[in-house]
Amino acid sequence: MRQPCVLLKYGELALKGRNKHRFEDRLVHNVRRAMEGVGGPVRIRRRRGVLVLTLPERPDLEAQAGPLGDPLQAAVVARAREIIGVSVVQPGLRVDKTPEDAAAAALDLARAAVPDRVPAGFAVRPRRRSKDFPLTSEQLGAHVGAAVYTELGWPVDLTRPEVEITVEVDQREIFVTAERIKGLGGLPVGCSGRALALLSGGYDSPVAAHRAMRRGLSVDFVHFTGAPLTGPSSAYKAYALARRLARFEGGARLWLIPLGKAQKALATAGAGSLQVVAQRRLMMRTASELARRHGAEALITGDSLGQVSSQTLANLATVEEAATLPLLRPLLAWDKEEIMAEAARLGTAEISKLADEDCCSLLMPPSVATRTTPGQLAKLEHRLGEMAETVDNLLAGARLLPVEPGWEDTPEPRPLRAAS
Ligand SMILES: Nc1ncnc2c1ncn2[C@@H]1O[C@H](COP(=O)(O)OP(=O)(O)OP(=O)(O)O)[C@@H](O)[C@H]1O
Repeated sequence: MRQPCVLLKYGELALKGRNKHRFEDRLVHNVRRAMEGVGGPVRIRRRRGVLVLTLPERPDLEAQAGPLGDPLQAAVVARAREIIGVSVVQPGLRVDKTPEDAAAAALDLARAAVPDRVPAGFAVRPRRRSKDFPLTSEQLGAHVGAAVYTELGWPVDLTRPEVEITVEVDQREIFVTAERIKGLGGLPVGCSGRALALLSGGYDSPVAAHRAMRRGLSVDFVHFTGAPLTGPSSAYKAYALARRLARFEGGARLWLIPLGKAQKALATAGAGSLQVVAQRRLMMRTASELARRHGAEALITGDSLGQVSSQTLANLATVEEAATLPLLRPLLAWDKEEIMAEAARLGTAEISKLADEDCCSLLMPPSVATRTTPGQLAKLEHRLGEMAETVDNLLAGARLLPVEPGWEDTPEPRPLRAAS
């Protein structure tokens, strides 16, 4: 047996206590979804503290391209790097449970990891999850290390090795790897509950949604358009952003809600400098009701304190007062540069930068009130009539789009060695 595999390690800290099984089950579920349509059959095996993805044996490929030349393995690694909850991704080989097979796999993986030179140093890290093996961990490490040293002439460096070969003995097999790729970490999406993110076309809200996912929230999206006063460009943008983010969830839902008429009604009711805050409150009420109907327990926005005039402390409080669910603001204390850098890493920045007709730039007053109170806003809202009816009407116009993960946007699988 010599099977390409990818080991997924997850942070031990989060695994302590009674939550361990819930956490692991959710992670397995998410891994299964992420591997749908990856390009070949991938089997998920659960071992203690590690998930092992095994792929079909490809002796034909090994001959031409070495043990890590399998494009399916590269595609699996690319997706595994985007699964929240996975802290380390290690491509390698699953072999029979003998010291000889482990040493042969280690040699091939070492050659593939650094094919053209002698690295500064290597180390073998042995580990036995099963004690049913003829060698101790130290003996196994020495056996594999001697093979690499003798065959390849690589120097041993146990403290700061350039190449780290892991040899993990399990119940039925041995897993050997020569590469560790950092994963996203965090808690598996879905293990903390469900929330609804208010997704604009800007840079901030997609980053906020992703931060919430990293704490284990499963996230759906709602976007308010200026329709019928604006064209469809902001809806396309919201859909593209939701697709990009759905990769971290294995799928999501996006609701599009036309807000234009209600915005006009607010302006006609004399909102003046309160227009922007009044619109935000309407979004809060509508999103709260939508979330309630679809089982979400909190709302998420990309607000960051003081970033724009609608985000003063007073205005944030006035807007929040209209929400009937907890309002999470993961970016409250982030600087714009930090948000932009994260948006670039996530691949949402390139979508956010596209021009669109945003509902909030409609009916923009010449000046935005920075110190509003809920009382002021309540007076204005009273002129619109029954708020519950306004919200019902807005929800009646909502359109639901199921969002499949946009894997085609994933960068081409690179040689695994180059991934970091
Ligand atoms: N059209 C919209 N649809 C849904 N949510 C919105 C919309 N406009 C704003 N929001 C929500 O309100 C938050 C604050 O929006 P605002 O435009 O004031 O700030 P921003 O810092 O520019 O945010 P972003 O970069 O996310 O647009 C957004 O992060 C988003 O969560």
